[in-house]
Amino acid sequence: MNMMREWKHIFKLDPAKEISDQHLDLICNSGTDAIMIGGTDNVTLDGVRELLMRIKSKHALICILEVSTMEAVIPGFDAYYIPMVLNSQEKSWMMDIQHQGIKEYIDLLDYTELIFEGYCILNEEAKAFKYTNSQLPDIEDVRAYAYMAEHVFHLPVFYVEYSGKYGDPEVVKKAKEQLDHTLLFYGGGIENGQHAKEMKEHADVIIVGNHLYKNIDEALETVEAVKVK
Ligand SMILES: CC(C)=CCC/C(C)=C/CC/C(C)=C/CC/C(C)=C/CC/C(C)=C/CC/C(C)=C/CC/C(C)=C/COP(=O)(O)OP(=O)(O)O
Ligand SMILES: O=P(O)(O)OC[C@@H](O)CO
Ligand SMILES: [Mg+2]
Repeated sequence: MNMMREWKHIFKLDPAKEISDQHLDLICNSGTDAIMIGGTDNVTLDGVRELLMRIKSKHALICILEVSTMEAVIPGFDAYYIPMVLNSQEKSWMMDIQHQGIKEYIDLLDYTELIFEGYCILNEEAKAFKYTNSQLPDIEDVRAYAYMAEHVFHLPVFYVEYSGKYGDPEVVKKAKEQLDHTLLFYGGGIENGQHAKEMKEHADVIIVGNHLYKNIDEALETVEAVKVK
């Protein structure tokens, strides 16, 4: 948890997508604070294992598994991030799946390696939004979810998630104003340094995912953009 307080930038790699060795090296040498491996669908044990091995065999970089299915959890990561979808209309995505996972692994768990993330998903077109049957929150809902993440659930992370779409900086600003201790993660549609800078004005950490697979040079620029003040 303490290490996260220094972070500004994370690259999120989807184990269901192809990435060349050359691009993977560029990503790992970019100066990003951590690599997060995760996705909503087609996340397999083999896909996760292969990506982790490719990174860890060459790079001393923090590697996080963002768990979306228990079918694809392996040891060897520096930390395991567990989404809890606060704006899902089904309690299972917020509470029951996590409860089941803890019940199953309770005697093996090292709680210092587990980070629970309060997700608020704001893009109706995102796979994760549909998958978790989420309800589109307005800005006041987001403020209330941020408040709950910090003061009700005492979560280490509140994640404003626009996966696939560049979000509204005003929403991110309002969420940040509500938070003192819980870290604010922003992810969604960041495609260049300007986007990264704008969201980093409010978020503690920005996450860049899909653009790595579309325009690697622009995606890499997002690291420098948030590292220089
Ligand atoms: C051996 C070992 C180390 C054991 C430890 C095991 C462990 C980690 C135990 C933890 C116990 C526990 C609490 C388990 C529950 C885990 C679980 C299955 C949680 C459910 C998470 C959840 C709500 C998933 C729903 C989907 C979601 C919110 C995914 C987040 C990632 C995301 C939004 C990705 C973006 O989607 P993407 O697929 O990239 O979309 P595009 O393709 O459109 O870009
Ligand atoms: O893939 P993008 O749109 O960059 O979003 C990053 C991350 O928040 C997805 O979970
Ligand atoms: Mg993605």
